[in-house]
Amino acid sequence: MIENVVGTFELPMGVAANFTINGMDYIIPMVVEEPSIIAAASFMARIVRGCGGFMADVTEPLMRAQVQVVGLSDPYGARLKILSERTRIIEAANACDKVLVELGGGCRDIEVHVFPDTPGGAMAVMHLIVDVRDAMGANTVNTMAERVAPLIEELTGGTVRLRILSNLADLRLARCRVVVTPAALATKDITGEDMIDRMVGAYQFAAIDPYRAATHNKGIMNGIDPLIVATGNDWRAIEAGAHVWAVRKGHYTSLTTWEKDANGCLVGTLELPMAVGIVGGATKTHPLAKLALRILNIHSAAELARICVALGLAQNMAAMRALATEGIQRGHMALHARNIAIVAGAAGMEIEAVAKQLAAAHDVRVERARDLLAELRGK
Ligand SMILES: CC(C)(COP(=O)([O-])OP(=O)([O-])OC[C@H]1O[C@@H](n2cnc3c(N)ncnc32)[C@H](O)[C@@H]1OP(=O)([O-])[O-])[C@@H](O)C(=O)NCCC(=O)NCCSC(=O)C[C@@](C)(O)CC(=O)[O-]
Ligand SMILES: NC(=O)C1=CN([C@@H]2O[C@H](COP(=O)(O)OP(=O)(O)OC[C@H]3O[C@@H](n4cnc5c(N)ncnc54)[C@H](OP(=O)(O)O)[C@@H]3O)[C@@H](O)[C@H]2O)C=CC1
Repeated sequence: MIENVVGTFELPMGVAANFTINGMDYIIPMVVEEPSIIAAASFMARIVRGCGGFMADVTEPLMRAQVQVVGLSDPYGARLKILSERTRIIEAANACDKVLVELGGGCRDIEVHVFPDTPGGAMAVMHLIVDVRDAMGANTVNTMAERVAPLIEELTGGTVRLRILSNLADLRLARCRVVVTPAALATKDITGEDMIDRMVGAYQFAAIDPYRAATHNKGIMNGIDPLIVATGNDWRAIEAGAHVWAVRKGHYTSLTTWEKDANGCLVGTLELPMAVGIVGGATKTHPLAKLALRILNIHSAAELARICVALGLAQNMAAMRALATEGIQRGHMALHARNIAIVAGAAGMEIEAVAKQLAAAHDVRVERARDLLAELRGK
């Protein structure tokens, strides 16, 4: 799959439980090195299931490819020349990928964006808007962008330079919503109403402060990235799209929203670009990616995108719930205890034994793990 290979690097693959999305139940494979993520997602999914589950939808799978044209004295004139040949350009793009067109996809439209004053002179950037069906679509749209470049030069008299997709997949959005009752969130110490107020307050912090928003959004990606990796998708592309989406209002902010509805229920939403595929890239070459798709039992990229946003929302809900109450460390460190035991030198059956004692005493430190290990070995 890649160059200069010297081995493979394994990561744990787990499954998140309890997810009901649009009335369908899913077991979700997740590949990640960080403890507590899968437990947290499964915990929240169980609460959400009791309130009707996650409601998710997606837009059409439209990707953008950019064709940059430089050396223009009249960029606005060039724009109109390109737009007047819209049909010809779309036909030229679609001639590259008969399979995609037969599947109902293909180039749908074009846009031209003008940048009249760059340090290098005027620039026009044509976008091919391509329905990539069940693929992530990067290779597909890149091929189209390269193929139409000579035609764009002929039409404008300019020089085409870059021809590449945009990872700001703003026409390919996935959205998810949850409504959770106060009763479902109540604990023995905290009422559901209080919990909701605390969680909405945690969101408001992320909405206004980019230092907090970066961490809040990292928590959302804690849920999404492991499924992207498990299914052989391109997690750099998903991360790039998510973070530019987080700044679309002019300042970096939360990718989720959390509010209280008229019935006092917690309402959470997540919307973000989701360029994922179930064909193409590594999805069909990595045997575990193929297995992940079988575990999910899904048959379209749209379904995968819906599951991604449900996971992201669940993960964010878990982190906010923990942060707004007892803090993240108790739950997280208890599950991190196995790593600490291994660092202290535990092996085999010793790992679980040492980790259990560390977690039970809420004292998850390497030094303590070494002491426990010495005791266990009778030293
Ligand atoms: C970790 C827990 C769930 C422990 O939660 P807990 O209440 O300490 O422990 P528990 O064992 O009683 O588990 C509670 C429930 O979780 C479920 N559960 C528990 N484990 C599993 C499992 N393996 N599979 C399926 N379900 C599981 C299970 O349903 C259980 O209920 P029960 O029926 O036993 O009463 C909780 O403390 C939690 O949600 N913490 C948040 C953890 C988290 O967000 N981790 C991400 C890493 S931190 C980070 O990187 C992001 C962050 C936090 O910075 C983002 C941000 O700042 O916004
Ligand atoms: N900036 C970025 O994000 C970049 C990412 N990449 C990489 O590109 C890869 C993804 O590209 P992608 O175009 O998805 O991969 P592929 O080119 O491997 O697969 C897409 C192709 O699969 C065929 N296909 C078969 N069935 C379907 C279907 N149901 N829906 C859609 N297409 C179908 C199509 O035509 P046909 O059979 O004719 O091939 C289509 O062109 C990833 O590995 C990514 O890392 C590459 C460059 C840049």
